[in-house]
Amino acid sequence: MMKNAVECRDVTVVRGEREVLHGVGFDLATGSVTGLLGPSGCGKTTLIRAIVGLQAKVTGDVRVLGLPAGAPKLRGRIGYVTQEPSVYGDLTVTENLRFFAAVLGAGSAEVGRVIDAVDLGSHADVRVDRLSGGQKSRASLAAALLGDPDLLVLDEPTVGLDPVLRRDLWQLFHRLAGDGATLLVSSHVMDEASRCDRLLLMRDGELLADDTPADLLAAAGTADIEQAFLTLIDRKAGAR
Ligand SMILES: Nc1ncnc2c1ncn2[C@@H]1O[C@H](COP(=O)(O)OP(=O)(O)OP(=O)(O)O)[C@@H](O)[C@H]1O
Repeated sequence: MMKNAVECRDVTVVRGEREVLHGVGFDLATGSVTGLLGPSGCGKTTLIRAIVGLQAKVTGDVRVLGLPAGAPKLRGRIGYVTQEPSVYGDLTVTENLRFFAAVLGAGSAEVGRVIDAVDLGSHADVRVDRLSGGQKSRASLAAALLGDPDLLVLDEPTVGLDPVLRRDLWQLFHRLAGDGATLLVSSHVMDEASRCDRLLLMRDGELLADDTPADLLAAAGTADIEQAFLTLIDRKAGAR
């Protein structure tokens, strides 16, 4: 098994006329759950798009499962959930997943498995446009779980979910990691940070920290991730 599922070195991205990522570097260890945290607009989605191979104007090195990001062989090995639901509103949950399973060449037994994994069994036969926001995002997550991807990249998967569902989803993320998958989960909710094995803190297109939650808190001398984030920003400003 590869030590790192993702290796980024000096990754820079230009969007429009502006450089929005400025030389970011980090590794994601195989079988870990990493949180990608930072304020709105700091570049989380751009970094995610670079990893899944969808972002234009990327320089530097992005290697995913030992291959350059975007390599055709990575298709089917990465599950990506965007902030927008990626399922069809006029199909039921089951119909959506049967369709995506057929596209991926995943067996039909997979459909029941992923519906159970995201706890949508009671809504399997409901049209997606009649689901709540949280249920829709779980349907998108189920689609990303088809075919047992080695890397799961989830852009704000817990937005709009109640605390019980959020806890259940984080338990699912850790179960998947325990089975060998690598997860990158973005959030701008700092209280989710403690649920991660490792944290990447971003601000203004730069990585402020790449550490375990415990070491980050210890280094900042606080018990609160939000406070640690502010301390790092102040230290950085002081160092300029
Ligand atoms: N299509 C685009 N053209 C030009 N600039 C863009 C484009 N999309 C995003 N940007 C800019 O790139 C920067 C990073 O955006 P990105 O979507 O990666 O941030 P984010 O951290 O994911 O934000 P959020 O948490 O709100 O989703 C922002 O300053 C944004 O204005």
